[in-house]
Amino acid sequence: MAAKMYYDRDVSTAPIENKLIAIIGYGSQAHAHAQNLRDSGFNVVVGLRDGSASRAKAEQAGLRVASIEDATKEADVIMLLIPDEQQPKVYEQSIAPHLSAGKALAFGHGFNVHFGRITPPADVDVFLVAPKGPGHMLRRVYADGAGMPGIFAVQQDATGHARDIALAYANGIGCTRAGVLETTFKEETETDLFGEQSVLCGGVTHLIQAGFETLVEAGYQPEIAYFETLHEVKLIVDLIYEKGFEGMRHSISNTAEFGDYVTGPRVVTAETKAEMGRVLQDIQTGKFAERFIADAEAGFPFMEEQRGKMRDHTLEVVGKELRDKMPFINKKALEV
Ligand SMILES: NC(=O)C1=CN([C@@H]2O[C@H](COP(=O)(O)OP(=O)(O)OC[C@H]3O[C@@H](n4cnc5c(N)ncnc54)[C@H](OP(=O)(O)O)[C@@H]3O)[C@@H](O)[C@H]2O)C=CC1
Ligand SMILES: CC(=O)[C@](C)(O)C(=O)O
Ligand SMILES: [Mg+2]
Ligand SMILES: [Mg+2]
Repeated sequence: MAAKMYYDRDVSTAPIENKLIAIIGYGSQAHAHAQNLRDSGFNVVVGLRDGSASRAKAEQAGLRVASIEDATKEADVIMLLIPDEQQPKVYEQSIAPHLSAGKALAFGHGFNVHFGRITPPADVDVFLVAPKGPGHMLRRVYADGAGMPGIFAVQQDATGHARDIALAYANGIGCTRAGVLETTFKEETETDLFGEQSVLCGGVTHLIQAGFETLVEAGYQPEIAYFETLHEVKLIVDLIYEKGFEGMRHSISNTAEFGDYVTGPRVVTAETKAEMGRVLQDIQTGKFAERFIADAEAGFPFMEEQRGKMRDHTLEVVGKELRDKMPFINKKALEV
């Protein structure tokens, strides 16, 4: 293996023992970081805006809550886990004035530092620890005794300890149980945006939707289309996750495997891959980031239009009815 991987046994947690870690926000990533670090034995304070709807939830989980300003003042490590588009303003107003020399400012994604929207002072450490998965799953796998892979990067090492702090942090949230490797803010930002757009979120949802619509428009029952093109995706992907392509193909019929080789390249074509290359270029040049920030600044008109389109889509309506009849599907994971 080319990359140097870090596991629990390779990492000392001493750099964050007896320190205070402020988790700013209590959303998808933040609640998982806060709870995992606390359960790993570290000191955590959650920093929330005035009147935050999340205060009660964090307190119910046994976490101490302070204002973002006070949490920043008190803490040694400040992990900023609010939405990327909100971060620059909150950083300027509530964090930067209270960042003193020797503290560490941390991120879960490199977006704002990489695209120059946040420039921390030279006398603080700046690092990222990016778990490779959704926050609700970060908490779930940790609570199950497992872990989620993660990547870390140091942008600025003012104290000489930034790398050790980042690794200890990755241990605290459970990432070194699964494997952690070193990256840069640029590599993390570009690969993360590419992955979520092309494969994980954009790719998967649009593939499912196209398959579902093809069956329903051809007159097949939506419930069958849902099971076939959405529900079963998890079962097949679980096999890929556990055993790779070959392991998954061992479990499916020869008929399915033959169809996989014949039809896969008809659906995901050379042109699809060429388009992925152009998607990557838009990310690398900052064109995607610009588009995202422009929509955010206008109140997300494009994003809201897309959300509206899917809300009443048969796939979502039928899916909800079917999932409601399957109480074993884990609903707790989404309760923050
Ligand atoms: N979602 C994920 O799984 C992943 C996210 N990341 C990164 O983690 C970071 C956080 O993302 P994510 O967890 O999705 O964020 P969320 O959308 O879940 O964040 C919601 C939290 O941010 C707070 N918040 C929102 N706006 C403001 C504001 N203007 N001022 C103060 N607090 C605010 C909310 O406060 P309140 O409770 O008061 O409403 C809430 O606690 C991002 O950098 C993202 O790229 C990285 C890996 C995966
Ligand atoms: C969950 C995760 O890893 C993502 C897709 O990168 C994100 O939510 O930004
Ligand atoms: Mg992401
Ligand atoms: Mg990601």
